Amino acid sequence: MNKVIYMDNNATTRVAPQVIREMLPVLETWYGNPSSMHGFGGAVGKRLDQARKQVADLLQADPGEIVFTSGGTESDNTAILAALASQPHKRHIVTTRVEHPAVLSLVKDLEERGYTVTWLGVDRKGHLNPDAVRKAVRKDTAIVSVMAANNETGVLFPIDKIAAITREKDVLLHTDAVQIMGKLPFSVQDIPVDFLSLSSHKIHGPKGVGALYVRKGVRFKPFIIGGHQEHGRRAGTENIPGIVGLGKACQLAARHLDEETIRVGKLRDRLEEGLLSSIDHSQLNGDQNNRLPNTTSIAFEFVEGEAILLLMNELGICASSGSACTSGSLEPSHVLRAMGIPFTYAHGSIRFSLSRYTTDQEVDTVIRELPPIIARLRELSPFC
Ligand SMILES: Cc1ncc(COP(=O)(O)O)c(C=O)c1O
Ligand code: FES
Repeated sequence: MNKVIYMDNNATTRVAPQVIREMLPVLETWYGNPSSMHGFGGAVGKRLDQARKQVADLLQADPGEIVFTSGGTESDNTAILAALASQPHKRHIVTTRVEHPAVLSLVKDLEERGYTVTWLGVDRKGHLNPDAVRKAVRKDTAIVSVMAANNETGVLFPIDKIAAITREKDVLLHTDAVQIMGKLPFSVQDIPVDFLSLSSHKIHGPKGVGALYVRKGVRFKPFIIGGHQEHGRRAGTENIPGIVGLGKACQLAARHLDEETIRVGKLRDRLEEGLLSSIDHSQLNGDQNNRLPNTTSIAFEFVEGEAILLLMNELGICASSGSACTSGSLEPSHVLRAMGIPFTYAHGSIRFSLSRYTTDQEVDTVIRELPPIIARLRELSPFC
């Protein structure tokens, strides 16, 4: 494979070499079952405990509040379904129109099955007004589920203000923190959410593993039922190599947090300014001043996102478009639609998401290569 310029880190990230080094011994040598009575299994149990502490430390949580799962999707599903199962008399859900499908599709399905849902919208910059949450919450609201940072635009939601409201109203709050983790600090001490989802493969850990934070004292019903693992909160023999990798990834994320916010933020800004200043009819999607430091979503009018991706792909540049064309629909992204981005812009939107491994040279290459690609496509465009 030729060298790639990887700017699709909100989709997934490179596994950090330190994470791989930590995982190898539990694949090669320490293969015991942590539930076994013998010392060989017990030694693996110690690694599980260590990983739980590493995850808890990143969130300033207690290790007992961490449940390992198969990833962000399972964490999101578990939080919402646990809140509904533990309060069967409450059948109202509050969420937003711009959630990841792991929440959006689940809640749509629950709506079809008879739950009532309040879908909160966002403004043109992608902001959510916390007052809308206050207005939406009712006596029969079982859970408010609002993401901390949007995966397509990087826009941050005011989870602190929303948590103050849900506390006051005594309603459970879940936040999908999959994208904010490792990019900006998030402490459950400062922001009293009840449930929080995170995913290993977005923070330079392996795929197929994640965690759900469940605040101490919050009533919980497991989603996956079977054995007694995870203190009865998630059945199934633990994915030990994955969990050990996630633990190490969390430890590294805490160490790299300042760097990710400052160095990666500067690279992202340079990329964004370089593209917006050299390409006419281009605009930023989302609020420039209130978003993740690694993400930029840029709309190029009169061109198709997929066409841009294909031509960038020929040069080894990996990014993503927010459109759903790949899934067989010609609808542009639900996030950009909720923001009211005009059709001609939404279709030509590209998300670049950087990481601690992104280099200055890579940013230079994209700033150099993209303007001629857009110009070429516009020559062919029937809209232009
Ligand atoms: C905001 C958000 N939530 C949830 C997920 C799903 O996480 P996973 O891929 O670990 O299931 C993602 C990943 O795309 C995401 O960006
Ligand atoms: S981006 Fe492909 S049809 Fe809209």
